[in-house]
Amino acid sequence: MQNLTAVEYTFFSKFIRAVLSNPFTDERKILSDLISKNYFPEKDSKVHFFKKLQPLLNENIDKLDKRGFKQLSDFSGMESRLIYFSYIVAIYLNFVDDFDEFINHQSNNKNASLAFPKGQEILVQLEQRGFSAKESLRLLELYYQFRRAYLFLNNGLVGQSQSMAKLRVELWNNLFTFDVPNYHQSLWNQMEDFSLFILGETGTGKGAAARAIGLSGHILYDKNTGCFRDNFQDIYVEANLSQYSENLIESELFGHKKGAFTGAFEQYQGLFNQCKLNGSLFLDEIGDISENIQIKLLKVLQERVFTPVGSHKSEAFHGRIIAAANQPLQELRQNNKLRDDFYYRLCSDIIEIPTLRQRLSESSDELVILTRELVKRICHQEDENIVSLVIESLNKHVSKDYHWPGNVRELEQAIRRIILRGSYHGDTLRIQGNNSVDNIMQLMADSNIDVKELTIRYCQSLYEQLNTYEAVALKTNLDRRTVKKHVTGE
Ligand SMILES: Nc1ncnc2c1ncn2[C@@H]1O[C@H](COP(=O)(O)OP(=O)(O)OP(=O)(O)O)[C@@H](O)[C@H]1O
Repeated sequence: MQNLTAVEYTFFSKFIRAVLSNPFTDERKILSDLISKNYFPEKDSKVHFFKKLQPLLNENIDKLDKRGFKQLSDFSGMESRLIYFSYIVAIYLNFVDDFDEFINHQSNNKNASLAFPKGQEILVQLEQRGFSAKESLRLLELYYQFRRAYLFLNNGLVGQSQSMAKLRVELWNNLFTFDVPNYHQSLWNQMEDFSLFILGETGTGKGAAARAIGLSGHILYDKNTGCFRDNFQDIYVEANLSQYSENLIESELFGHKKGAFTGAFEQYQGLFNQCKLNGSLFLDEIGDISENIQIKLLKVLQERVFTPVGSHKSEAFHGRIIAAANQPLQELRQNNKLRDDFYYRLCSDIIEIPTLRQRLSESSDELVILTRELVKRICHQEDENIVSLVIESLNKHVSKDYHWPGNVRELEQAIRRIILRGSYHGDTLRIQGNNSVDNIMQLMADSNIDVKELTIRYCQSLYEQLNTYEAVALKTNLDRRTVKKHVTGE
């Protein structure tokens, strides 16, 4: 039984091919351009592809309705697959603005109500089209997750360079896999075992990427109350492991019982406990933890249980681990900073964040795009005058092949410096060899340096020669964390 005309079949096929592709891929762009060219020859690139196509999609579905084909069960074979996805997308598009409003409200207010009034209406529309009550519920949750992921990846990680485009594709796949229908059918609540390991130099945006993933997790909807179960800000927990001392880290991660050790006056909920069902726990600077803690984390990843300090009772962990390190993977593994067994548990997916210099070398627009976004965040509003001031100053004072050792974080501070002082000249400590032995000796000869500054300069000078924090730590007898603090100034 065939209900679609040849023209309709072609339209739905093209549309669904585009819709099912990763929204950040070239494939999506090529297919969207093709459809736009076919159906909208008058080019209007400002209007988003979906918004532009929505009336056309609805028009095609209306025509079918008028011919009496109103439900999934009215179609069969290949047609039913096309109509299945077309209904899903058409209903999604009817409510995109409501999702945006809801997400915006939740972003600005951690205690915002979790009620999503349009939820019931969406469920009714899906069920009217013949989706089961159970599938309708999952689709509503998927809509919400999709929209968050799209917004957080698109707006939270700006940049048009090739490597940023690739990064967004990889992050999207990390959330939904490369095959969304498969994710929707069977994986949506099975993602906890898919750990993610993010690599990249300091300040490249590992935390920003982890956050975008963490805020985009699946959230259940309660039909009876009309509420989503959590605010998305509560399903993401982050911890910088280098900030905890060896004897505190275990209790920070796993919590402790009252009286577990001297000073444990109250029971304490650790980070693993705070991480909710389908949530994510971001463990930053994973290369800085001891072997003992790695073994304990490995156990959680393997057995999905952890034991608070001083307790005999194991507790279940249902979240997903996102780990990050700013040392190159080879260095981490060769120097035994990361045990093999732990690494193999973490490496379901490894994503590398590009350096700022790579991004700048790939796209001449990258600096302006990033500056515009960072100025907006710093000034809490768009300000093209400041953007121009920053770009002019950087073009004048920072050489084209400047290394940007602090990456995006350095650019952020450079912008602040330019707003304050009118110029930024790069990381002068590194550029001008301020830490040369001669320079430091001169400061000592002039009695012009205190011990703290001397230690900092000495660490920086050694780091310029030896290139790793470990090597500097070995030479100075300081621990790696202290060395890193001295070298990066953070
Ligand atoms: N693509 C991007 N678009 C907008 N802002 C970005 C981007 N990448 C990074 N940032 C911003 O740069 C700053 C540094 O990023 P982040 O803290 O995520 O880096 P990191 O790699 O985790 O650093 P570290 O290794 O030192 O922890 C943050 O304010 C982040 O929001």
